[in-house]
Amino acid sequence: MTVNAEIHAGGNTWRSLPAAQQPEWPDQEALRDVIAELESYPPLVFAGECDQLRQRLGAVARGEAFLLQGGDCAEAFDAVGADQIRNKLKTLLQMGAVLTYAGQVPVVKVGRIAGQYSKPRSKPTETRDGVTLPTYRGDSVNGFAFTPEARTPDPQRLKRMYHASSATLNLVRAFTTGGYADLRQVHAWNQDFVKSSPSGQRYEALAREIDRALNFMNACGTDPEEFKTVEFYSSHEALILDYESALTRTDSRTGNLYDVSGHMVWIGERTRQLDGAHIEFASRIRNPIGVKLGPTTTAEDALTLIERLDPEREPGRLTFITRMGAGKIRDHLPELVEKVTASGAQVAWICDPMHGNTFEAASGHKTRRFDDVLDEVKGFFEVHKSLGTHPGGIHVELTGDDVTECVGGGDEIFVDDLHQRYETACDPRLNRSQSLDLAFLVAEMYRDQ
Ligand SMILES: O=C[C@H](O)[C@H](O)COP(=O)(O)O
Ligand SMILES: C=C(OP(=O)(O)O)C(=O)O
Repeated sequence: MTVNAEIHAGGNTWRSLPAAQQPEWPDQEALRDVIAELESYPPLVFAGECDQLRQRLGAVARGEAFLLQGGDCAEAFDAVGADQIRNKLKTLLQMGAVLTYAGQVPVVKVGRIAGQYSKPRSKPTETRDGVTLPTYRGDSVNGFAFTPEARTPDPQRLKRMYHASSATLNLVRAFTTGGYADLRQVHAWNQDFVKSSPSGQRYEALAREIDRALNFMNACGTDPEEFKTVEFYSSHEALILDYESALTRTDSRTGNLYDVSGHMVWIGERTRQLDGAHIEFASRIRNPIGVKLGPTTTAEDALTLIERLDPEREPGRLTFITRMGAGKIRDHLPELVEKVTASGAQVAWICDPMHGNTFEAASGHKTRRFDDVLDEVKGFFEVHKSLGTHPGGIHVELTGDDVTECVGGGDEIFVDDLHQRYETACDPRLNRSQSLDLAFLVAEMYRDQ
């Protein structure tokens, strides 16, 4: 085996370990063909960009910056359109502007975008009217329609995921570097339905202040080029390991392995088994890694994850994304933060206030209360304040569209409204106005900190 072949094999060491939440592909030969084809495709991101994000996350871990990570619960192939992508980006840019200006902190912007096509599920099957079919696992695996054809896992979908991610990333790069993300566009990002909402009006006032600040800096001779582009990174859950490892490549500069399907990947709550395939895979790649930590996580689990994923204790390498639930975070988070801090590791602590706060409304819709989301973030800030550690950021499921999936918010959505525009393929997302509300409230919390 040549050195390179050995290193590449490093991306496949997970294969001998139990891998949770993998689809049961009916045709293994078809899967092998797809993997071989994916292996021949060009990278979606460059290793150097992953390194740059790792440095930015290092600043988050050191308490010098704040991470805003957000996007769809599950991206869908039929939503790879200019409007949807622009709306999501616009929401994140607006939230970023609010957090930077009102929170007075540099914001690292990372989308749950261009690869977030795979979902871990609580149950392997779904039953409707006495008919049982495989559960929907994301567009990368099967279709949402409740038919045997749609629900049968089809490996050709992994190629569609690659192409959908590629098209999305291409447009995101064009938007973020081609003028759309210019800070002078802060008003333009608000020119639609959201403008008339309470958060849209609050945003408009903030945008005017940003304008004045930019004019002042302009008058002082600051180079206006500096505000024309924005750094924006992609991330998704590294769930389907056949896909992730097919897109794992050796960096010609360093000989290290990178998963070039996205800048940052995370391991979910359901797949973070210490002796499982996902952690093994993540331990082999140099991308910045996130791990979701739910309420059952012990301090020992967290310390072992650090040992496995960040043995060099490199700030920015490992991000712990806690998702405890509003009622649990104040009890469960302190011990984790205390013991990890005492170990000398410098991880970034991020709050996902979505996944511990899901419930089913009487109408059958999965939903979340905006107030619970907010309360979990509050608890996160309180814990970090009491321990003198840094609340490093938020990880949210959101969309730029005017959906009715989560209840509450300044432009209140009621339980009875849920059916109106309930469009998610999996979990409920904050809509644009709720996302802006959250950004303003988090900015206040950050400033108070
Ligand atoms: O997004 C997270 C999970 O995939 C989702 O919460 C699982 O939902 P389920 O419990 O309906 O399977
Ligand atoms: C599945 C997800 O979250 P968790 O692993 O925290 O349940 C997710 O973020 O899409």
